[in-house]
Amino acid sequence: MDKQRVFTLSQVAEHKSKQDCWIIINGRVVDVTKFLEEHPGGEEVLIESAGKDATKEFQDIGHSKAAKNLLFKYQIGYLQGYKASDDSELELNLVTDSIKEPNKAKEMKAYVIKEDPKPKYLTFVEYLLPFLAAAFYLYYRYLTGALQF
Ligand code: HEM
Repeated sequence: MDKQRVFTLSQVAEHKSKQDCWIIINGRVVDVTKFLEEHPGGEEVLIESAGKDATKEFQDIGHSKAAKNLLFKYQIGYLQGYKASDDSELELNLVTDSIKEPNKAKEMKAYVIKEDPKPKYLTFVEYLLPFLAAAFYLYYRYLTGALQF
């Protein structure tokens, strides 16, 4: 199904049974009907939240990144008035960005690959520092008389 569909709160509220269970997490409408039996936290908690916004409950449990990823698997749309910035609160950004803007994610990857992997200060450490060390050593030897030009 098209994940970009927009639902109103009352539309979501109609899907509140075990056979048809939608919940809202961070402005995302998620159809968890097929996930009820799989949910490690049990189906009861999901059914209790059916047709409602369960963002707070979802957040309070401290669901893992894997659980957050599952949201997108079961997402069927957005709640009317949803703002993409809302995701930052639930730290969904990392997982959502590639889904919301797949092209941008690709660009980012390409950008990272093209980037010079060596930080600038490495050039200094790698080349200039050994040179300076050698110069100081020779100068020291010269001062102590061990080296004569
Ligand atoms: C679509 C929404 C949800 C998904 C995809 C989901 C997914 C998961 C997953 C994968 C776990 C295993 C632990 C982890 O990876 O974090 C889990 C555990 C759990 N979830 Fe959910 N969950 C959802 C919604 C909820 C809601 C709304 C509640 C509460 C009202 C809830 C309560 C719990 C509890 C109590 C556990 C067990 C935590 C534990 O054993 O420490 N979940 N959930």
